[in-house]
Amino acid sequence: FDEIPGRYKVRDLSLAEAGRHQLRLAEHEMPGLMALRAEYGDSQPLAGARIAGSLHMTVQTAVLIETLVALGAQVRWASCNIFSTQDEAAAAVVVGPHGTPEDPQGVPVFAWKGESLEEYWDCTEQILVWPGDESPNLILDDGGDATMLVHLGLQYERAGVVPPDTLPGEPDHTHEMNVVRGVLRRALEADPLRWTTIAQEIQGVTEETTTGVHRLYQLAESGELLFPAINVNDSVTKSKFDNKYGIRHSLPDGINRATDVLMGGKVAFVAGYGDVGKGAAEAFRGQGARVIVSEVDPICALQAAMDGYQVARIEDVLGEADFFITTTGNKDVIRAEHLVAMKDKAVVGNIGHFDNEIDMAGLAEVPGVSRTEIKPQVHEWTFAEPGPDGQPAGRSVVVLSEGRLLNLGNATGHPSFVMSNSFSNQVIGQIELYQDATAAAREGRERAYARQVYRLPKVLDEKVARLHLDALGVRLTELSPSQADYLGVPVEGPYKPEHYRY
Ligand SMILES: NC(=O)c1ccc[n+]([C@@H]2O[C@H](COP(=O)([O-])OP(=O)(O)OC[C@H]3O[C@@H](n4cnc5c(N)ncnc54)[C@H](O)[C@@H]3O)[C@@H](O)[C@H]2O)c1
Ligand SMILES: Nc1nccc2c1ncn2C[C@@H](O)[C@@H](O)C(=O)O
Repeated sequence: FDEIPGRYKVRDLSLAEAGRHQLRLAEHEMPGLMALRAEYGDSQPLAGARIAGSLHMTVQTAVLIETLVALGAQVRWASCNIFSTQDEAAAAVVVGPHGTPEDPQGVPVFAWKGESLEEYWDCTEQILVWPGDESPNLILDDGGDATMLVHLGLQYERAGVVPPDTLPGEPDHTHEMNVVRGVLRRALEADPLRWTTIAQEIQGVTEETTTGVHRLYQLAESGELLFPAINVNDSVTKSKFDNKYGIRHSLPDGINRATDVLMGGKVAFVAGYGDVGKGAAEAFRGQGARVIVSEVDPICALQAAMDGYQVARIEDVLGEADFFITTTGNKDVIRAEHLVAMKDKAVVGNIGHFDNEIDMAGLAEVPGVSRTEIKPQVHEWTFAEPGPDGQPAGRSVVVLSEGRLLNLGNATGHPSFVMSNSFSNQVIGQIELYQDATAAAREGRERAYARQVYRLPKVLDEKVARLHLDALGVRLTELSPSQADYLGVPVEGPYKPEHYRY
């Protein structure tokens, strides 16, 4: 590793030059971010912002980070997944556009591909605990781990409980939650008011993904949300693009890099037909696979059926499907009893945010099971016992990225152009929260944003779309004033009512 405690910890700074070339090419594919740098570069709307970022440390995220810095922010970054860092991107960000590996001039990053859970949570603490007496005043989150750490730390502080003692009714006595408690303990021992201080400084969080947004609404409903939150995921230009078209590109990328198993002519099972499931199913169909979908929601199930997919239960297809992919944001979707009944050499993976969609703990406890590492993030699990329906002893399944999101674990995630849409929403969201906080403080008034979860206004969503049209050669038609009157919309938009579903 290359590390200066408190400043950065990455795999190898000598990768910075290779990373810088990839960042430069990615900028060409991220017109939204580059347009925001041009629009706001002079006014520096994020001057004074101190952003703690917990989001997959990829080449695309590196361009996001350097956009936030170009708008005046100080930033510290960790990945939100132990396998999703691109080490060359992390190195390029630490070195910066004008630094060298010997004299880094960039942004503090604590991330590398293949972190342990202990290392992951240490990195997450590093972005929240700043050197000296500074604290972050914004969080940029993907999945909600950074937001959760602040909330849980404050709960322990307020209860006067120091881990490993646990809060009354504390859930999750998993290994990971015990790791989290270890981080909380160390922070509390160093400063008993650590989490109070951090929570007071933070003016808001922008949340990238469906699962993280789900956790924010739960905090808001229980009245525990400590600061305003912007739901970036549900900007139309994020979830109807990143979640769908991003997956359509990066799921096959992950499967190909991991296994090179032909998809054409095979049977692919996709659990979930939401934004991600739709992209996954289309990707498999594009490769010539026969796709079977499962759903719990009758509307999404009806959509899948009308899109021409068979909709079945996983139990119906265990002996038939060659690929099993979970996309639900739910837990316990593929369980041990499913895995032991699958075809020999079935490929199993998850593209939901967390690794609880496939019961990896249950798999490891199957009597007689053994694990072979084929290559990093590709493991063959062999069953010594015959299966429940006479499946032969010695059969195996191939599990990708240990059940963590495989498009980032076995590949490099979505391409730059689609992430430019998502991250333009992130930058706009960060500016919204920070400008509101600084204006309220300057004018001595209440903030416009309360401790609730908000979505960006449609006019900004449409702005993000506009920033990406030229690159695809789109020539937009203009409404005449009389047409606009006829539709009852402004000539310049917004063009749709809030309830419109795209
Ligand atoms: N890997 C990536 O790059 C990436 C990108 C975007 C989102 N995500 C994550 O993917 C997950 C899904 O995101 P989304 O935006 O599609 O959410 P979504 O809510 O639109 O879709 C999830 C679907 O799964 C269905 N579902 C829930 N439980 C199920 C079960 N047991 N069996 C079958 N279907 C079930 C739901 O009815 C829903 O339609 C989230 O965890 C999100 O954070 C990952
Ligand atoms: N290249 C990339 N860089 C950063 C993050 C990336 C990504 N590809 C997918 N995600 C995850 C996003 O889709 C995130 O928006 C999510 O919803 O999980």
